[in-house]
Amino acid sequence: MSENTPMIRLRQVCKRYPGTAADAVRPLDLEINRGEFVVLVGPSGCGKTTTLRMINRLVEPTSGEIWIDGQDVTHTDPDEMRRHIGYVIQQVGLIPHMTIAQNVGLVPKMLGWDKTRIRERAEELLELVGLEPAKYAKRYPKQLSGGQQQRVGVARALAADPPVMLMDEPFGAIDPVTRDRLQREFLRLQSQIKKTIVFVTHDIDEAVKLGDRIAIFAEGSRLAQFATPLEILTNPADDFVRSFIGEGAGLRRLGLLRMADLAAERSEVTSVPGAGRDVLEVQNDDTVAQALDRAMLAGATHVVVPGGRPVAVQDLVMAGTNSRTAGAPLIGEGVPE
Ligand SMILES: Nc1ncnc2c1ncn2[C@@H]1O[C@H](COP(=O)(O)OP(=O)(O)OP(=O)(O)O)[C@@H](O)[C@H]1O
Repeated sequence: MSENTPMIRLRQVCKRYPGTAADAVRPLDLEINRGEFVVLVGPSGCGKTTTLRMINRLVEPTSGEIWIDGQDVTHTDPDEMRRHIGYVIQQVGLIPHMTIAQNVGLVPKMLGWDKTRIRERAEELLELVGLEPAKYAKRYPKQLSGGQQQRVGVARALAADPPVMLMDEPFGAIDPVTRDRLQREFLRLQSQIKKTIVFVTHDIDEAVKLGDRIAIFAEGSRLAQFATPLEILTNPADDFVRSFIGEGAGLRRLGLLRMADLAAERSEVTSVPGAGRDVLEVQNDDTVAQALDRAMLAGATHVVVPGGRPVAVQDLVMAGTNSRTAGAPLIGEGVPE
């Protein structure tokens, strides 16, 4: 398939559960690109899980079409299809009487791989998710912590190297500190494996941290906005999105914007630093939040990226506002003469 064919395409997909009066998911169109990490987020009951499960046909759509990698899979054999789509859920679902290695090797075994290949793949995957095989391969699920079990769940979903991974609140039941670590580890892992990922959460912070794009669902599975985290935080599509992203939007923007983004948008600012100012050097890759944090720790009044012009700390703060209009510079003032 051409690089431009969406990896997942939902066309007018709709679900009405038997015996219910309303659609759990009403006709929905969604296109997800190859290698993209898309997060479905929204209030409880808005149809996120139903949408996710229609992609691997754990829930059969009432109408509409599902396309994967350019093929209409709406009516293909669902068991066969599921072997090529990784699936990770909150309750992990490891089989208690099987060792960790056997759990990870479940799908390869179903696919008829030989024993040596299954063992090697399980070891490779345990390494990949940060569990030393010599220590963990022969253990049983109950001998692992919740966070470790969740990593095994990810390894198991990756076992047959599926191009698509579906993840339903995988970190939902994990304490906040471990959760933060798993999120960061998972982002690093994704930068290596580049799967097409659809990830369900009801936590907007998790969505902003992980998603290349976020699909915000409102009540009754209305797709309120489907855009990058920065776009959503900068230009919420409507009042529902505005209230869903809540009060921390400005701070979240600072955590997403990079110093390089500011430099690109500051072409109209021409002033230079005055003498004796405390100017702290930061990097283009640093987020504005990181630059601010360092400037405050250092007591600096300005920050500068290599080869760039100094930016006042208050201008960094203003970058969090979403009052930017087309054509206006992101930051109002440069450094006074
Ligand atoms: N098996 C089912 N039979 C009948 N109705 C269902 C079934 N599963 C889900 N629903 C209903 O469909 C709607 C969407 O549910 P779904 O689980 O997809 O929402 P969700 O956004 O994932 O919610 P949550 O964040 O609470 O998990 C809800 O109104 C729910 O009650």
